[in-house]
Amino acid sequence: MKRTTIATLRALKGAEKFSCVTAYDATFGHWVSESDVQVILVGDSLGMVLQGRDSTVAVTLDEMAYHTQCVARGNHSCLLMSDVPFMQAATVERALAAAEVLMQAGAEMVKIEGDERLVPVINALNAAGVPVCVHLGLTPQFVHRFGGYKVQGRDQATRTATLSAARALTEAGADLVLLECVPSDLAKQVTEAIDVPVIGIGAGADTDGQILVLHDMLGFNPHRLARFVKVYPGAPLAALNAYADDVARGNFPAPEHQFLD
Ligand SMILES: Nc1nc(=O)c2c([nH]1)NC[C@@H]1CN(c3ccc(C(=O)N[C@@H](CCC(=O)O)C(=O)O)cc3)CN21
Ligand SMILES: CC(C)C(=O)C(=O)O
Ligand SMILES: [Mg+2]
Repeated sequence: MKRTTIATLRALKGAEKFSCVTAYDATFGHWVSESDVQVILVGDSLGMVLQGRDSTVAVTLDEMAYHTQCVARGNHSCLLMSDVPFMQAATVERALAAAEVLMQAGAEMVKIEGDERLVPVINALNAAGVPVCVHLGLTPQFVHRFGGYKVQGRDQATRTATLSAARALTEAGADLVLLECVPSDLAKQVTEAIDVPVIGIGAGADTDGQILVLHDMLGFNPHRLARFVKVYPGAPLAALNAYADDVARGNFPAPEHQFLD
């Protein structure tokens, strides 16, 4: 049985595309880990998908810890990553405390939304032995600063800042980068510029891995789907394997799932 680690993903960079999905409970943790998908994210998207909110801002650290424990009990093979929720990485001290809670709940890596200003946080987590994924581009916890869920990096200043942040944060010790809703050519540039694996959502076909929200890809989301979503109908295990196969073969994302300019 596969047992995905950061080393596995690093070895895949430049060779084979990998796939990731969210999960929030033990049952889906189990089915994802039975599938060919390599990474599970306990996403703070649970605030929208499970709690019915219109953003992720209200999700608490206690809620993230609870869902991480649930998923960890069902998972037996995927790399398990959990989101640090809103405000919990606003200072180095808070980030260390939040990472302690999530790692002790069963996460093997934490994901933090932000920009280049996260460098001191990444340094401190790295020194403490916490693997980190930095989430750049459209960071949903910043929805009220962005004024909506809008593609980021269409202007030159944001493009330069995103590339610079990816470089500085991996230099500081980030083990993965996740890019959300950026033009495909920017994601390609970032993926080629850094040594660590890059996961994309709405970031085109050239990142090292892809991620989707589980309920979106299974067709369980009753709301308007973002452009980057592809629905895989059918029972969960078959759907997850079809998605993983599509990613591995370069069939997903197709042009209609991307922001090409
Ligand atoms: N169910 C679900 N799926 C997700 O992918 C997701 C969540 N929830 N919650 C947290 C964030 C929010 N996300 C979102 C939400 C909406 C768009 C969206 O509507 N994007 C427009 C882009 C418009 C533009 O600037 O061109 C789109 O058409 O896809 C994108 C990401 C991604 N994440
Ligand atoms: C959309 C993904 C990347 C995420 O952060 C989440 O599900 O919370
Ligand atoms: Mg999230």
